[in-house]
Amino acid sequence: MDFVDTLMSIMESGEAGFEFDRRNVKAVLLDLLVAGLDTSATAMEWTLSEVINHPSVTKKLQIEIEETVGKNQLVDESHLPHLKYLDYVVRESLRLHPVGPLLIHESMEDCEVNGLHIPKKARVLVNVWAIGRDPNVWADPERFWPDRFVESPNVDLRGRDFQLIPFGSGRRGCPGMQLALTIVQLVVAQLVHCFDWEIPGGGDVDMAEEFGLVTGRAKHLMVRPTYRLN
Ligand code: HEM
Repeated sequence: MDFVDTLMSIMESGEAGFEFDRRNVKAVLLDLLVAGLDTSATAMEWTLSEVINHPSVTKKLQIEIEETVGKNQLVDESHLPHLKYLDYVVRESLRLHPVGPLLIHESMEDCEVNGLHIPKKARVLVNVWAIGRDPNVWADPERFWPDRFVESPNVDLRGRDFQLIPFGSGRRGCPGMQLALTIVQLVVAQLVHCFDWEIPGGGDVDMAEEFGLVTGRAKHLMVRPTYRLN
């Protein structure tokens, strides 16, 4: 049973309790593809860009993976819970580069937040990008520094700690978060474990952003891999 089978069986059983036909199944699948592909790929690209720009981070990550996985095999999902530094690297990357920089919500009723009156039906934009770089919350906010989480390992990105909400928070937060974190961590770990990376012609990776609903790199990531496993 995969996800499509599950949706089809709900449709055929009539158990949904609301209208749920083939069009709805297709819409849910399209929703997942639109919400899940570009976001995850962009997060991987930003993370790899930051790692390549910080050779000491690359080294530390490679050592962690070598100690856990070994140089004679690939990383798989079962290794991820043991790769703590990898977790910090991905968290730090999503802090600086939340691929969805603005959360777009609408208030359901009149309310007050921090003394601000928000009328019913107001469009509310939450600037996740700015929160991740707020100097009142983050020491040296512009610096890519995964070790900051050694000091505060419990600052989590799953929506409980409002200084780090790349997946949003609450009931409209990202339902694909666990899948996204697994995929981003796995691909980044694999790329760093299997290859050394260099920038043709030297220098740093250009970190300019192209603003959009999903904010990715302005320029393609052009880097050269060299295989490093036994
Ligand atoms: C690194 C990857 C991803 C990031 C950073 C991300 C981030 C987000 C954010 C910020 C939101 C809006 C939350 C809010 O407004 O409070 C969202 C919504 C959503 N995401 Fe993700 N996402 C990622 C991957 C995925 C994946 C892999 C899937 C599914 C396979 C997915 C499915 C969705 C869906 C369906 C929504 C809409 C939820 C709703 O409106 O109730 N996302 N995501």
